[in-house]
Amino acid sequence: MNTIDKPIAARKRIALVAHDNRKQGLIAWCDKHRGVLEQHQLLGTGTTGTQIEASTGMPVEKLFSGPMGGDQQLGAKICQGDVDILIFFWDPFEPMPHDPDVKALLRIAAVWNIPVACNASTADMMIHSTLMSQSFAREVPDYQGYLAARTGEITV
Ligand SMILES: O=C(CO)COP(=O)(O)O
Repeated sequence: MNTIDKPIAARKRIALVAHDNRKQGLIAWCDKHRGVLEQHQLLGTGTTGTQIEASTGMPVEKLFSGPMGGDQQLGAKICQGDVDILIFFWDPFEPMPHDPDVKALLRIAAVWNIPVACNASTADMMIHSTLMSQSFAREVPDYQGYLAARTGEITV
């Protein structure tokens, strides 16, 4: 797969998601890092976003709840370039009815090369990165090239 450069802007769109057993952990993490998070734009799946907003007072754009399609909505936004960072405290101890959606979300985040944190220590390292406050280069799949090659518009 060929890639192109697509920078992530200084003001980032940060997706926040947690399974039920990890929600308190994510809320505590958001509270701890409120000073940085307030400088960015937050979105999240339905229940997670609602609880973070209620608990911290920070505005969070709320998608559908995960089991009702929220993970898939988030995946679509990542494909469209509308999400820059994913912080997803998924539960390693409980199977979920929507496990295929969870896997799909993590896969699409890998495809589009966005930073992903699945636990507090990774999220801590991410939030303390100097790149949080500046634009940085990121390689993404060359979708137009991929499509053109598949539809026979270019020969390789
Ligand atoms: O299930 C989720 C992620 O897979 C999160 O959904 P809620 O934020 O609605 O609980």
